Amino acid sequence: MDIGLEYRYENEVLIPTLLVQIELESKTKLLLQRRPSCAQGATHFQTPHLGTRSYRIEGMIPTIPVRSPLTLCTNNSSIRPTTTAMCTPTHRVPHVLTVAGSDSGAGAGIQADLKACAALGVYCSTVVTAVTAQNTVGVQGIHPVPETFVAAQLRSVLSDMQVDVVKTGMIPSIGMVKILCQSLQEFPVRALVVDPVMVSTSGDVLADSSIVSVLRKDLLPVADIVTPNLKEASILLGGVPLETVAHLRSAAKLIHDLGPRYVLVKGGDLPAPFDAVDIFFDGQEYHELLGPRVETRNTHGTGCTLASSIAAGLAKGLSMFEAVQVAKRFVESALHYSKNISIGRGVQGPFDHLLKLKQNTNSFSLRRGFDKSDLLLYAITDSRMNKKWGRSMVEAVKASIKGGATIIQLREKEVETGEFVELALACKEICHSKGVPLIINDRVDVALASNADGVHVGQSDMQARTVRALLGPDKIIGVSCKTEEQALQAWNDGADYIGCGGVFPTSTKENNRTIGLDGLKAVCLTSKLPVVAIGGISADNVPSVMEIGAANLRGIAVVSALFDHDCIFSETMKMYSAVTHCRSRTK
Ligand SMILES: Nc1ncnc2c1ncn2[C@@H]1O[C@H](COP(=O)(O)OP(=O)(O)O)[C@@H](O)[C@H]1O
Ligand SMILES: Cc1ncc(COP(=O)(O)O)c(N)n1
Ligand SMILES: [Mg+2]
Repeated sequence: MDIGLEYRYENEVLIPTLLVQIELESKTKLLLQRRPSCAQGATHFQTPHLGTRSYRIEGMIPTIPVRSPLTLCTNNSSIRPTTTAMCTPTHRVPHVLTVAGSDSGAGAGIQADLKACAALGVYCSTVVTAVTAQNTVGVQGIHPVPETFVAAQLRSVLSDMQVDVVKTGMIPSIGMVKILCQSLQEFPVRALVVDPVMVSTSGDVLADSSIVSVLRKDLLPVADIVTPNLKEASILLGGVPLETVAHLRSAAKLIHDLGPRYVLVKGGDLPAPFDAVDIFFDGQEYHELLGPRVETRNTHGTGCTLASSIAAGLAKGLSMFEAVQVAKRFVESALHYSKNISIGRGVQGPFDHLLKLKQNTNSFSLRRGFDKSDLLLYAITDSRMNKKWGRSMVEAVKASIKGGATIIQLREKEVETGEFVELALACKEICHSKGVPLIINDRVDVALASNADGVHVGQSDMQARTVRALLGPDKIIGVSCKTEEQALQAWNDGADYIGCGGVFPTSTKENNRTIGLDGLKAVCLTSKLPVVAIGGISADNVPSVMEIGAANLRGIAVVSALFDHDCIFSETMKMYSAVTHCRSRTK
């Protein structure tokens, strides 16, 4: 290949990367990689190997994968310029290489990594470091693979396949750690995720203590993230007891001092009454990743799965923190989905990684998950307006979705519970037929009974953390917030979005303090969650709202602007075009 053009997704954007192979007189082949600074015209390479020669690529560098002629020119006769090569761009698939042990029970290790990557849409290649005989009772035997053969597997994969991220699990010998570090020097990858497997969730030792020093000295300093569980963190720190969240925080800091860019200390083994809390530390800030503890025996492989899911997220171009958050939710979802399956007779069973591949029609949000773009035009129903205009709730919901509403919130304050559930079921049917999520206002019981996609709570309603524990990780939870503190609390409680307002005075909701555009902007700039603005919003003032200059303001929530009119369809259309027009301008 003289000139190649590869395409890689980064943050959902396709980036072309030029690969140029130059053959020197000494027959050595040089492979240069470069992101063209522009989509067309020449781009230059400096080749440090040969001093300050430069090479010019001429021709149109396509920003989407198409065939295109490019010519490599050079002003130096000693390098044979290649002929014009037709570029056959390849579409890269995000790729994780797992370097780990095989688990005969297939709940953890290599098998867990393969399943997690498959579920998350990432290709996963494998280097087997050991074969273990294990099941739901524990580990009955470990057979390390000869170190030279681990080296051979590493070379086979890294020399041929474009690996984005390497994830390590069980590495049973010091020699293997050194071989891995050498391989990564010869074949650099974008990121290294180290799950320092020494003691499994089941409590079995998977690597003896002799390996600790080489992990600390050789592997951790080159790791982008290290993900010890409680026992492993304790071993890495010389055996200090770790029993509380505060202990996890100090352990994260001390492990970060050993060299990894990020640390995630996993709290799956925290004693009750702690939730499954993990501490993420980036060298400056601590983040508590909260999640309700799923009451299940099926937790075999949670650590492996978390680490390979993080690797998958990085391979897809997510930031480290985004990858960790998505991975945490994925493990939680899988545990929740699998909590009652029964495989094996031991104390710790495997869980089902492939839940997302099973089109579970009952749970829209499980299948698709929360998408913050759902917040673009948030329609909140109002029975009084339906009565005033002589229409049913079902008719109102149908018309608003037809007009462009992207999410529906059923808000009922007077209706009986049984009738509310019936109404929710009818509206859910309409919403799901159009791929629109249905949120229930305040009433968690109604949301559970109708298996709606989520709940929106106010400050005086049930706390989001409790709602999360009741609904599980796959439902959408929104919280009304007026202040920055409330927005941070919502994030800490595991909410998915916040509704912020009232932005303008409104008659729809009694004694509702107006916070204005400044109040909205202050909350948006603090919030770690996507925001939807609410309160007195109409087609006329949409631009002033959407253009406050906050990237995480994802849309507007409206009631009377849609429902206090004779024709909901046309009013919704009007709002939809107003908000999409602003959204396109502020992107
Ligand atoms: N019962 C559980 N409910 C919810 N999350 C859990 C549970 N057990 C473990 N986790 C989560 O699974 C991930 C792996 O943690 P842990 O099981 O402690 O690691 P390891 O499997 O390496 O021992 C963490 O995000 C942890 O919070
Ligand atoms: C081969 C192998 N690798 C890793 C683990 C850790 O399992 P867990 O993620 O449950 O701690 C395991 N049990 N077996
Ligand atoms: Mg575990």
